[in-house]
Amino acid sequence: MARTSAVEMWTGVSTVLACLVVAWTILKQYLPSQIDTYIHHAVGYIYPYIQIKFREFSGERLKHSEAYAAIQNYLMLAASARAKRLRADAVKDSKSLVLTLDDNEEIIDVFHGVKVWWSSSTHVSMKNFNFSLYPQLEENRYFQLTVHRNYRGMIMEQYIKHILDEGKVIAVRNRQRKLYLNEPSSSWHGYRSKKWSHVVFEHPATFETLALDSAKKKEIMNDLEKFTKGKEYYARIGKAWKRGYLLYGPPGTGKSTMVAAMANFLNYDVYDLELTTVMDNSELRKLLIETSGKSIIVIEDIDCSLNLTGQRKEMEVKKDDVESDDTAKKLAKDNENKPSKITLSGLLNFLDGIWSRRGEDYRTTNHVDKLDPALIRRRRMDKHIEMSNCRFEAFKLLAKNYLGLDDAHELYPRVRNLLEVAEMTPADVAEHLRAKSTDDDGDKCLKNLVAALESKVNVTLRGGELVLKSN
Ligand SMILES: Nc1ncnc2c1ncn2[C@@H]1O[C@H](COP(=O)(O)OP(=O)(O)OP(=O)(O)O)[C@@H](O)[C@H]1O
Repeated sequence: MARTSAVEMWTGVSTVLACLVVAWTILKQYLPSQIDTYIHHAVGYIYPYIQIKFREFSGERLKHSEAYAAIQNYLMLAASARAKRLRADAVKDSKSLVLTLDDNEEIIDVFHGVKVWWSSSTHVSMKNFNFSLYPQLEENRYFQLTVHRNYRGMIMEQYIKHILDEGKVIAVRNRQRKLYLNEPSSSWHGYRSKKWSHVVFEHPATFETLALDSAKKKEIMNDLEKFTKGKEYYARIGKAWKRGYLLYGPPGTGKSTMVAAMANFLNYDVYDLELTTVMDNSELRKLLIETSGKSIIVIEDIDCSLNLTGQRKEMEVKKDDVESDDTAKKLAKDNENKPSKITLSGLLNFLDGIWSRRGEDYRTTNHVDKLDPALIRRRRMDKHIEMSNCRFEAFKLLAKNYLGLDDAHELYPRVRNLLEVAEMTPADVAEHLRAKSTDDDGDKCLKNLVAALESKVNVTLRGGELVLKSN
């Protein structure tokens, strides 16, 4: 009985409120605008807070708002720690569900000692105004920021920038990273055409697992860190915010593994650019324009991809040999047969940052001596990293990774001596250690490695000393 009367009472209250809203809307049309302004001032006097709404979809074409996404990420930590009611949203490109405030839930944030209130609500409206028995409703969520009007300037100038920046950083940390591969230009046209296809980037390599001299590793990590924090510096000196690395060394020394470790360290996407399928400079430009920031562009085996040095030499030959018809014809024919017509200057333009977006680019090569000097000048390749055969320090890390060996093993001195003379790549060493299938056959793996190393060198006794000589 009491329950029924409460329901009746609330029904009555809501009817009165609805009437008031309707009456106010009608009255407002007939009130002089000055009175309307007075009322607003009076409300402003009694209620000294300002409110700002950030809608999920904005603009005429209802685009997903970047500000909303950044605020959602920014509030995620505070919401999951303090809010009582949360909503879990699947957000595009995010590794996991994003927890956010549920409707009509509120949390407090404090910025430089100033308290602000965040709440989340949903605005429901008719999708179109056609009369229909089944009108379609459209939901648009929004976050509302409430703050005392005394702090208006600080909030507008600093706080909003702060949450947008922080939110973007969190988004980068949480995003599902991708490995992009360029499509040949024949598939760039038509329905759902694309220049890059992608898969989720899940390479597990990190600097911890990368077998490399520790001082070199530290130097590279510091360099990367400095680069990521250098946005303002690059802007100040008027240089594209990018950095070029040349990784060179024999096959199997870990160049691709290094790129993966760098991508994981920076939390960047990877664009694997296969130059042989890019027909000319214009195609190269179109591909690069479609890459996004926070990415590494890798040109693997640049020495094999294009005969860039050759092209330059041929051009020089052409200049000297203009008299010789036969030579000119031969060179023209050679050029026709070449699958890709990317020129040295096209590639250099990219390296100089004319077309490139911010990000990094890496070239890997097994033959540094084959590259044109113009291509690897320090200005274009900021850092040259030599990936070498396996040294003892690198071996110890591989043994730790694959065999779980932390302490020195009795075979270690032998391995150390052998590695100094036997040229073995980390990939080959890893191959022997990877053969471990049960817990106790680590020893067997090490012995196999020693045997393999010994077979690569001559062991001779000189004056009672064991001397190792490379084959
Ligand atoms: N420095 C290293 N640290 C850890 N693992 C390594 C290292 N070098 C090679 N490996 C192992 O060897 C495999 C092959 O190495 P990777 O492909 O990185 O060599 P690469 O120098 O890029 O070779 P290529 O020139 O043939 O492309 C890797 O999958 C990894 O398991």
